[in-house]
Amino acid sequence: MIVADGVSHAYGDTAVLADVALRAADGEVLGLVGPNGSGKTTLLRALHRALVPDAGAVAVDGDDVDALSARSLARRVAVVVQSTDVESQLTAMDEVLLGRSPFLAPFRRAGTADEEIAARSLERVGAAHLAGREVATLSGGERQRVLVARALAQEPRYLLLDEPTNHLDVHYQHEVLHLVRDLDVTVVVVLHDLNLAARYCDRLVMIERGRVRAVGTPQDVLVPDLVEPVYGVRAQRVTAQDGCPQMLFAHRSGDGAPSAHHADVTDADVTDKVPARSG
Ligand SMILES: Nc1ncnc2c1ncn2[C@@H]1O[C@H](COP(=O)(O)OP(=O)(O)OP(=O)(O)O)[C@@H](O)[C@H]1O
Repeated sequence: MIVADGVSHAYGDTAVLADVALRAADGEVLGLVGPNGSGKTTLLRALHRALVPDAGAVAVDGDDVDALSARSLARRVAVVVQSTDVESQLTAMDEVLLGRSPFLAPFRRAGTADEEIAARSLERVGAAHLAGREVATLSGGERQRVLVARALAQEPRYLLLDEPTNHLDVHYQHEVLHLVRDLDVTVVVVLHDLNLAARYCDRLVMIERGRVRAVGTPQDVLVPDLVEPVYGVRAQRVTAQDGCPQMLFAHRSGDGAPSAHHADVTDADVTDKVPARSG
C-alpha cells in the first residue's frame, strides 16, 4: 500500500499542494485526475521521492520513502514519466534493460535472464520489433511504449505513471492501460482523459488547485456537478453498453456559469440511443 499524508509543497512562494492525503490499496489502480497545473505531477513525484515535499509523509508498505535507499525503492516502485526528447544512442532493448539495474550487483552487466525479461516486456507493449532501434529515432508513441516496457522489466510491486497515454493512438491508449490493469501490481496513474480514467481505474482522486476535491469510484467522482466546476466545461455523463460511465464535454459558453444542460439528458436516454450491436 502507498500512503501519503498531509503532503504540502510550494515552488518558491507558490503553494501547489496543500495537505494532500492519498491511499493506494494493494492491487488497485488509483487515478489522479484534475485540471492542468492542479498538482498531479508534483504529487506523483512526491510519491517516489523525486521531490521531497515541504511537509507530509509518504510510506510504501509502511516504510517511509525517506528511509529507503534509492535502490530498494527502485526494487519496489517503477515510474513512467512523460517522455521527452532523448539524444542518447541507447537502443530500445538497452533502455528496457535499465529497468533491471536495481537487481544487478554493482558493475555487473545484465545477464541472459534479464535480457529475457526485457524482451518479454517489449513484447507485452507491442514493441518487440523496436528492440534494435535507437530510442532517439522512435516516434513519441513508440518511445512511450518502450518506457512502459522498461517499467515492466523492473517487475515492480508499485507502478507510478504520469500520463502514460500521452502520444499514444487510441489503440495503444487502451492497450497500455489494459495491460497495466492486468498486472498484479498497485498502480497510481495520472490521467487527463476522464473516460480512460473511468474505464481503467478502481478509484479516482480529483485534485483541484493543490487540494483533494473528491475521492471515490469513477461512478462517484465523474459526475457533472463535480466535473463542470472543476474543469470549467459542460459535462454530460452517459453509460456505455458495457455499463462503464463515460463523459461527453462541450465548451462552457456565455456568462461563465456552469451549465445545467446535462440535466436535460439522462443516462438512460443516451444509452437507449446507442446503436444496437450488430451480429
Ligand atoms: N519546478 C517547478 N518550479 C516552479 N513551479 C513549478 C515547478 N513544477 C511545477 N510547477 C508549477 O506547479 C503547479 C503544479 O504543477 P504540476 O505539474 O504538478 O501540475 P499538473 O496537475 O501535473 O499539471 P498538468 O496537468 O498541466 O501536467 C503548476 O502551476 C506548475 O506551473
